[in-house]
Amino acid sequence: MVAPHPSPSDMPLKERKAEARRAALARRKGADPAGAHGAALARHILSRCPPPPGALVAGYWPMGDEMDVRPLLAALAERGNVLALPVTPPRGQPLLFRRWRPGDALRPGPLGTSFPAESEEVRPDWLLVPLLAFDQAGRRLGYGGGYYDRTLAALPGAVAVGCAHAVQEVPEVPAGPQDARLAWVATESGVVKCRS
Ligand SMILES: Nc1nc2c(c(=O)[nH]1)N(C=O)[C@@H](CNc1ccc(C(=O)N[C@@H](CCC(=O)O)C(=O)O)cc1)CN2
Ligand SMILES: Nc1ncnc2c1ncn2[C@@H]1O[C@H](COP(=O)(O)OP(=O)(O)OP(=O)(O)O)[C@@H](O)[C@H]1O
Repeated sequence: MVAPHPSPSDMPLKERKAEARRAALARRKGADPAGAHGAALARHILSRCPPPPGALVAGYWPMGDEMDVRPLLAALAERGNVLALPVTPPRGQPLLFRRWRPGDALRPGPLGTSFPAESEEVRPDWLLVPLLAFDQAGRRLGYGGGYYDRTLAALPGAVAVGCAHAVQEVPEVPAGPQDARLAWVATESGVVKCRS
């Protein structure tokens, strides 16, 4: 007898994530040809789910086809929010965050990341989170380092806002119990409050 073809849900989670990652990278390619999504994302977040005035906001320095959060970071700095960017530690550890102001120097880090050269380490309470794919429940797929999962687990009470192009939405991201959920996902089309 021929074994039935395994359905996706029979595949180990690691393999399902690897496959979802390949598909997501392909779908994200050239998602913002006019470079207009970052400004639209900033408008939506500022009108629908702005961080509280005193919140310390962690952004990220965009790489490749990631959603550009720099217009939002500039607007938040103008509003008086203290900002930070992640520093990537060795695998297995949570991210560190260093204070950053628009215009401050950055240094190249692992995998094309850029991080603040010298500044104080801070604890964010509101985080803009990069991703490869998201779903309406706030599940997120990243590059596979597990960095944001460990980081959000270590920051209970912090608000995680996924930032993505609308084309990065999928019906269901393969996820396990260690995968941290997003509270909101913002795209150039609007924001979604994720089901809890
Ligand atoms: N813009 C942006 N910044 C970000 C993230 C992101 O997704 N986007 N991260 C989201 O998590 C963190 C960095 N994530 C990383 C995920 C994997 C590897 C990685 O696989 N590194 C290889 C070495 C690769 C190389 O140097 O060429 C390794 O550790 O083996 C590195 C960083 C923090 N900063
Ligand atoms: N809170 C955690 N504690 C310990 N290990 C974790 C935790 N979260 C994830 N991991 C481990 O990290 C590895 C990568 O996780 P995963 O594939 O979910 O990464 P990702 O969310 O796509 O990446 P990233 O967050 O860096 O963008 C897995 O082996 C996973 O078991």
